Amino acid sequence: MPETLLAARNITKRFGGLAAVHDVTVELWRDRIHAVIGPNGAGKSTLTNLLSGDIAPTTGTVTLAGRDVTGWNPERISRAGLGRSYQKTNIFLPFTVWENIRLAAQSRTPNAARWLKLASSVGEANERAERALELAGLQQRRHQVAAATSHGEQRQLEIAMTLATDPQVLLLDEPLAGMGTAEAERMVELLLRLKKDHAMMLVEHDMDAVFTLADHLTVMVNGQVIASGTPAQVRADPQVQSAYLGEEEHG
Ligand SMILES: Nc1ncnc2c1ncn2[C@@H]1O[C@H](COP(=O)(O)OP(=O)(O)OP(=O)(O)O)[C@@H](O)[C@H]1O
Repeated sequence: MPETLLAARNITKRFGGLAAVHDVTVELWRDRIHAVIGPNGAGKSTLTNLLSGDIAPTTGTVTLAGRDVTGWNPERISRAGLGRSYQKTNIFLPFTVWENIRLAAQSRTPNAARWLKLASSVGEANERAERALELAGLQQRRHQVAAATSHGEQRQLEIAMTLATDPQVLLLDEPLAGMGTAEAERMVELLLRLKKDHAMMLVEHDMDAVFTLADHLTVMVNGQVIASGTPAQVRADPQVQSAYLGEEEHG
C-alpha cells in the first residue's frame, strides 16, 4: 500500500449559501500523482486552498503526514511539508532564476533559526535551492533574469521555488496552463520525475497530460466528487462521461 501523506476527510467549504466544496474526501500518496479534474466552478481551486491552509474548512479535517493540520495557516502547513504552486505567478521578475529559488529556500527557515544558527541555515538553504534548481532542470538558466525566460521556464521556476521548501506533498495548480506542445511535454517529464518521493495533487485542464500522468483521478462537479478511481475506472464511469468527458469525446 502506498503511504498516505495527506488526507482530507469530509471537508466542506461554504461561501454564504454556496457549498463550493461539499463533503469531499481525498488522499494523496507518496510516489503517486492524484489529478483532480472538473469543469469551471467545480471547486478545484477551493479544494486546493483548503489543503494548503489558504482557507479553513467549514467542516471536516485535513491531516498531513499523520498530523491534524486543520485550521493551520499556510506558512505553518508549508513548514510541515506541503508545497504549493499558484496559478498566479509568485516569481519576482527582476531577479535571476537562482535568486528566486534561493529566496524561496530561505523562506523555509523559521525566523528564530535565521538569527540563532545563521551560518548553518544559510548553507542548508543553499543546498535546498541547488537541489531544486537541478530537479526542475533549470541549471542552464541559473543566471538569467526571470523576466527573460520563456513562459514554460517560468512555470518550471515556480515549481523549483516550491521544491526549494523541501516539501513531501506538492499541490500543483494548472502547471501546463498556456503552454505549447514542446513546453507541455517538458513539464510532463518534470512532473513524472517529481513523482518519486513526493505525493502530488495535480489540478489540470489538459486532459492528455492528466491521463498520461495520473495514477488516481478525482472528478468534481458543483463542489462534489462524482467519481474517484484509476484513470481507466473514471474513463468508464457513465456519470463522468455524461457530466464531463463525454462532451469532449463527442465534440
Ligand atoms: N471567495 C469566494 N467567495 C464566494 N464564492 C466563491 C469564492 N471562491 C470560490 N467561490 C465559488 O465557489 C465555486 C467553486 O469555485 P472554484 O474556483 O473552486 O472552482 P474551480 O473548479 O477551481 O474552477 P476553475 O476551473 O474555473 O478554476 C464557484 O461557484 C465560485 O464562484
